[in-house]
Amino acid sequence: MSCDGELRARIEQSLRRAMSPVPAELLTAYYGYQDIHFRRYLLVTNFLGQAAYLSYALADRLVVPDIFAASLAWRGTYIGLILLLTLAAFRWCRDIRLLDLLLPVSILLAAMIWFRLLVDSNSPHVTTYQYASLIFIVLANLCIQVRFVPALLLSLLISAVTLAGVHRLAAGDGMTLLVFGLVYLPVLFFSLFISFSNTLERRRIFLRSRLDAMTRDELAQANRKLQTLAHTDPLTGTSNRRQFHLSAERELARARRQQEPICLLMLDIDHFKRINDQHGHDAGDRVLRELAGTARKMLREPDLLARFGGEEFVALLPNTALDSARTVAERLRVKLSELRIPDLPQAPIRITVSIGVAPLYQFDLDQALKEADRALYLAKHGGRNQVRLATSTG
Ligand SMILES: Nc1nc2c(ncn2[C@@H]2O[C@H](COP(=O)(O)OP(=O)(O)OP(=O)(O)O)[C@@H](O)[C@H]2O)c(=O)[nH]1
Repeated sequence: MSCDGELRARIEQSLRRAMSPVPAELLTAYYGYQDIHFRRYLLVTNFLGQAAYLSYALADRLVVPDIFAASLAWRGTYIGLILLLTLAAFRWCRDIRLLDLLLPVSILLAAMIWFRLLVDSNSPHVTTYQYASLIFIVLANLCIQVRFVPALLLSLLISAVTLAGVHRLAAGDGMTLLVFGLVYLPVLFFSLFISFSNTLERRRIFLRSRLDAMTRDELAQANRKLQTLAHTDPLTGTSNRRQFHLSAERELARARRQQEPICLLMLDIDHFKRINDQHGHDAGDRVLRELAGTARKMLREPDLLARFGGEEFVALLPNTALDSARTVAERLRVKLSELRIPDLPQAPIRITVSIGVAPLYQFDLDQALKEADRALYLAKHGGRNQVRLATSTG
């Protein structure tokens, strides 16, 4: 199985598992993905959490007025510092796992400060007011997106601070503590469940997106292969007739725009039927491959060689005048006649070719092909193993 295939199998297996763990080799990509999608979200939730914490000073003013001044001072100082920390963290920290935990950590500190303030209050409403601390655990868990386990540990710390604070405020009143605990625990579990579901869903979305991307890549690759197959002759690896037409039309248009000469060679193996008959079809195929390879090497980079069908090839020679095209064709004819294609145990196969040459710039493509074909016919009837120019060129 290919590397991509193995990775795909691991991703699919991971998606089937309850916790959908991200495969180790994708962890960096996973955190990068979460960074792209959640950095801004986490920044906003941090700001909102801080704004909410500061706004609770107004509630302090109404419910616990005796500690309002201290509350305002503590909340203001705390928010000032945590705001700076948040801005610095989101400016410089590249690790989304740390940014994900910034809000729960700041909530832990906020809870400690708030319960410390409440202890100093003599307000009769403190027992009721302490239920507002539920917001700490709710906010800390609802905003977690990336990793559940560290969030769980921080939740337990926040819960410890909250329950210790309530215990201290209850001053030995077991019923107050019990009722708070009964209200608190479902909120804790519910918010933990949301945090767990969010992080699990993030992993699944990431893994599915990787599978989608792999499928898209595979399709694009298959498409490219199909394109190549659709335009290539499978035996010789040269362009096929269809590709030749597409490229030739393009080259012809370019040559006309730039007023450059362009020529066409039509090449046919002489008595190829005999080769097939004497040496077999496989040997005939080998001849076609050798011919294509040799011709390809002899032509220039911009020249286009295509198998037109059977034992017939065409070559398009951009920026080539008729005289030069005739020279190229002649060189090709000689070179191909020197080929020795091994065919053990019999003697090597030798071939000759006939070539018709036509200028393309005087005609459209179909006309030029007809002209080259006519020149090729003349070469065949003139005794084969020769180059002929299209008659209408004079
Ligand atoms: N081995 C092989 N033979 C092919 C292929 N395509 C066409 N041919 C053979 O090429 C031969 C062409 O024969 P003809 O058209 O009679 O031409 P020729 O024998 O080359 O004679 P002239 O062109 O007149 O010199 C036929 O026997 C075809 O079967 C191919 O892909 N592989």
